[in-house]
Amino acid sequence: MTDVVTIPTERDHDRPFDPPPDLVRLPPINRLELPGGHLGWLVTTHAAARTVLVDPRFSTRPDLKRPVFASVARPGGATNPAAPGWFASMDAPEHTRYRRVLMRQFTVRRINQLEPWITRITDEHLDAMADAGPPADLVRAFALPIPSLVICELLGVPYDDHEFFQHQTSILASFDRTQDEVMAALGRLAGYLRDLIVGKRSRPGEDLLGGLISEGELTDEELTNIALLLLVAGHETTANMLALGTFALLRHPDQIAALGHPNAIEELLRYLTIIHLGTPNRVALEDVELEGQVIRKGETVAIGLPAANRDPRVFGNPDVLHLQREEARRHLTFGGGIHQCLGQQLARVEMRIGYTRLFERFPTLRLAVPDKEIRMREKSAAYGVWELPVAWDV
Ligand code: HEM
Repeated sequence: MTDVVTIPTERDHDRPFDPPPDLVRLPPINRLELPGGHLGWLVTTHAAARTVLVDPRFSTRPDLKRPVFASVARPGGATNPAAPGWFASMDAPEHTRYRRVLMRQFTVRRINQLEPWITRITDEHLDAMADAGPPADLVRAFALPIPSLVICELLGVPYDDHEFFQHQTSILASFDRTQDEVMAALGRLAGYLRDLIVGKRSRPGEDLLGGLISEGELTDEELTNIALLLLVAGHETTANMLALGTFALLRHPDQIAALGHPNAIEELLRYLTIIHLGTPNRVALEDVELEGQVIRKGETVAIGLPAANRDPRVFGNPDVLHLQREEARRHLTFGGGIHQCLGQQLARVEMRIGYTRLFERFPTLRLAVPDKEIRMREKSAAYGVWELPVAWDV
């Protein structure tokens, strides 16, 4: 194994749901060229990906890691220690402290309480789409507003400001922006959230930020960065899943009837693996042997999640979308270990309600343009579509 690779990003445009072919062809472990001429590693198997995610000898600290891409969105920049509250970039025990506080607010009960409201706003958006008549852009009419409304309701952020923060989060998620552009968007969002939090201190309210304020443990700076992290992490991800998942279901119409199967959402998450470009990634805190190679202390490891989720050793016929797939729950789309996605249950509820209500309301839903005209979001932290023009019988 001598070749040095860059993370393959080029997809086969005839197979928009499949990972870049060069990524799945790579050996389990590869020498990876990083910005600045540094060398790291890229792993592609399910077993290696899982090890890097769950083994505490791998850290997420940005001051130890080499950036995998030039522009990385996080307060403090790509190479400084994590800003207070930005727990996604912290190891235990710092991470544990924040995660515990969050878990007290991000409860199953709170998500269950939101469920009827999510169903109502989903139906309202689908009614509005029906009233306007075909064709419609499913991204604007449905996939983008629902997660945005949900995260606003959860946090207690006014939805009236959604255009502002949707624009900022899309800059943060984009991989072809400069580090300066990314940091400027982050600064604008942080300023907005800090004002909101300071305003909430006198009347915290029932929402998640209100709950965190009432607990009295966190400073304004910590609360701002936590709100920022949730807004960024919970916004682009679910929106892309809703739109890309609908596209995939329209391309596999035989699967729509199986949407009620308990593994259906898991299989869509596995098959589409929207977190795709070398994230998550970690740095070795000591020498670690992996797939027959020694990763030296201080070396950065990028995880090829789309390849891991198509690993034939774990998923039989991995390139087939099969909503009743038994082993679908073994996917790594929400990561693993201590950083496993905090919002996964909420995202699942949004997707379950979203896909089922959509296909119940529009049983004749179809693409309004040929597949080839659908522009894919390739250079973005979350893979998806920019627009999804759809039509239906009226
Ligand atoms: C389908 C939708 C989603 C996908 C595919 C997704 C994926 C991920 C992944 C892969 C990670 C782990 C990153 C790592 O290990 O470095 C993660 C972490 C995280 N996600 Fe999600 N996510 C989704 C939705 C959400 C939502 C809706 C929220 C919030 C409301 C959210 C909040 C977070 C947070 C806060 C973390 C950091 C957790 C930690 O470091 O302890 N995510 N997500």
